[in-house]
Amino acid sequence: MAAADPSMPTQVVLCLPVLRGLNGAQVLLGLKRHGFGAGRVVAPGGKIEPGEAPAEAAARELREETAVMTDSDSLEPAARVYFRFPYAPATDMDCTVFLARDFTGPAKATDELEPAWYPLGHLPLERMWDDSALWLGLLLSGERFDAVVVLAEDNESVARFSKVDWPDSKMPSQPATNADFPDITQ
Ligand SMILES: Nc1[nH]c(=O)nc2c1ncn2[C@H]1C[C@H](O)[C@@H](COP(=O)(O)OP(=O)(O)OP(=O)(O)O)O1
Repeated sequence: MAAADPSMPTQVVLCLPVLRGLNGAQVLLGLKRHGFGAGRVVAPGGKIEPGEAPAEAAARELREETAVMTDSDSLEPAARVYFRFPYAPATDMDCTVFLARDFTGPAKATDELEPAWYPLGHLPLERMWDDSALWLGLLLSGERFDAVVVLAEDNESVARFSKVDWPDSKMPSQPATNADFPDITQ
């Protein structure tokens, strides 16, 4: 496997376990303890390793960060979010977001994340990335889309957000993960 091209956006994943209970649906998020976005509440996730499929990376990151186990084949691709940091271009990321409806094990705190379940109507948006307010609720309400988030000079607030609903997505750069989306685009 060739080494990643440093001029290309980093390929990352997020994995959102969703639980349907008597009191409605909840989603597993967590306080990030280290690394990029530390101090924010985020979805479990991280970088795709060389040779790894996006869904495999999502299942691995979920396990490593929360101890929750899921089969990568059961994950539902739900969105691609292209994070662009014009004032820190080395930080650009192409992110594939998966929903996990089939998983086992209680969520446990790890060195990476302090996980907690949140009702869908009560996401801790004030403690998350600003852009989460623009795309996370849509995704959890059932929309499937590609979106571009352009960060402002502070690399935190949102300068621009645009969403393209599937199946008419015509993203400027086609990610290597297209093959993961056949069901949704039909
Ligand atoms: N604007 C943004 N909004 C958001 O909701 N998530 C973002 C984001 N920009 C980046 N992310 C997410 C995507 C990705 O899952 C994560 C960064 O990847 P990592 O967790 O792998 O970073 P780390 O610096 O912790 O990496 P390691 O050194 O591998 O631990 O941040």
